[in-house]
Amino acid sequence: MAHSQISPFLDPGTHSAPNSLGILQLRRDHLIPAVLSSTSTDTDYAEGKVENTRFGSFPHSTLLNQPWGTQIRASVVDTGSRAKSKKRKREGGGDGDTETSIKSESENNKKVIAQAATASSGFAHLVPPTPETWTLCLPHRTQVVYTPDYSYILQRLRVRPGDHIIEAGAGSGSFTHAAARAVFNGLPGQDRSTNGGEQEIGEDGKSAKRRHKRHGGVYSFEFHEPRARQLKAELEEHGLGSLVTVTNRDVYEDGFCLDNDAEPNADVIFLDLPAPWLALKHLTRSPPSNAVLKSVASDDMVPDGDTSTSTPQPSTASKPFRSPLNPKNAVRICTFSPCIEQVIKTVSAMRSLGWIEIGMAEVQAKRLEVRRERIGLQEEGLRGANPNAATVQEAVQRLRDVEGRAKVFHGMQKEKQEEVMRKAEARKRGEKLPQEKKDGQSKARLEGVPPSKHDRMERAKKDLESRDLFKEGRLVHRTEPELKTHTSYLVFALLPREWSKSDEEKARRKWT
Ligand SMILES: C[S@@+](CC[C@H](N)C(=O)[O-])C[C@H]1O[C@@H](n2cnc3c(N)ncnc32)[C@H](O)[C@@H]1O
Repeated sequence: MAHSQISPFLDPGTHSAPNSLGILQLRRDHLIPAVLSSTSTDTDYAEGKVENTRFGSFPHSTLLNQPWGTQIRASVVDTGSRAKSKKRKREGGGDGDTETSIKSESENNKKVIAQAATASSGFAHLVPPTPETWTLCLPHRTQVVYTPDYSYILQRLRVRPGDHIIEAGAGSGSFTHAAARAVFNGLPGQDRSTNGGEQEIGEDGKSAKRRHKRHGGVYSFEFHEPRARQLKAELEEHGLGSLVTVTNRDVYEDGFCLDNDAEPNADVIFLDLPAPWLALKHLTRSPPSNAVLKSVASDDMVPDGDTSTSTPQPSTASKPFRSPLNPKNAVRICTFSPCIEQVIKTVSAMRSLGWIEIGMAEVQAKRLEVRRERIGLQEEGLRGANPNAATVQEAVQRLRDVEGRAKVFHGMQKEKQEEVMRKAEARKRGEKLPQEKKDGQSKARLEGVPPSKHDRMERAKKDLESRDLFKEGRLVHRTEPELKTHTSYLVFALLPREWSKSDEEKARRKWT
């Protein structure tokens, strides 16, 4: 995606656009991401690029330039030509066929994308990409931070547009996308006014000089090289490349300062690491003393929460000290841990390093389903309702009906048996049998008998025509059992800005 184009995560516009991410929503929690392209012939389908799902096939040509939220009907795609083209490729593999294969390749490039025909069934909704939808469909490279957690984390950290966030490890980039949206306040060089209308008042209260707007930024660190590379590519594709700086780095060892001008200058920190306490020594305003360093570097209980990477050991080599924190602001931190042992270790390291207001929270999100519940015998045979008796009266009446019908049935059975025996005896005696009365008697007997199940269901269907189902039933709420998340103990803390002698002096001059 070109840098000049704003990311669909920040401003999706009203319609889906070419070369931009769109999300196909098949069911509430089943989403498929796709970078939409109407012209790509790099596909075996005559219809161009196609998303194949269990609810049908969706050529990109049917997804492009659609208002977000549109219900898109599935298409019949030409799988025949796909098979043929595959066969051609297979056959063209040998040396003798090189010429044919080059020819078919150039023909392929010139291929005109066929118009898609609507299928008789199947549909999906086209929704814009957001951090929330992306979290539900991103390619998982690690465990990810889910929406209930990151929404809580970002609000507790008071993340605002213009803030700088340090994030480690970046993993699959779930938190990264949410953080990028939270800090976004325009891209450098693309603001209507470069100074953002802000003014800085001089110390004497008179001189006022304009300053440049501080743009928000996310500084993501990831130890695993392929994950870092993949995340970088993904962010570029999503138009977030200029907002997020991804660095492949072991933060326990090398900290958070960058070599170029893009210093984090962080206001907010989020650590999702197997041993967050080992990174804390790099998040100070001045170099920690040796005694403190020794106490926080202990890794005697490094947990095996992340088995995909071995936990790097802290280095003892001394480097010139640089702080990645914003010296002008108090800095807020959150660490994400799956077990309480990690929390204990992190909290004690925070205490040693001067963090204050330390606290822990556990997010136990539940999703509530709110619906109308219809219960009663009148619901028999209808969809979306509970057809059991709603009251004792209904239950007793149903029992009476069942017993009443059983009594009549057994009476009729007995009569039939007696009739058969009478006939057999008459035959033995050689008597002439009287003409049979067909069903007349039994029909007469059934009159006044409670209705059968079939009759009741027919009546319920008929009654349905005059019922307002949306208003009926009790309004109830239930917690849904499955919510994508995992145990998360969140430790929050605050590091006040440093108060130097000169600050004290300034304050004295100003206020006395
Ligand atoms: C649970 S994942 C993070 C998931 C991420 N927060 C998300 O929402 O997708 C933890 C990541 O930390 C990385 N990691 C582990 N040790 C690290 C270190 N010393 N420096 C940087 N990253 C590290 C791992 O490679 C892994 O990708």
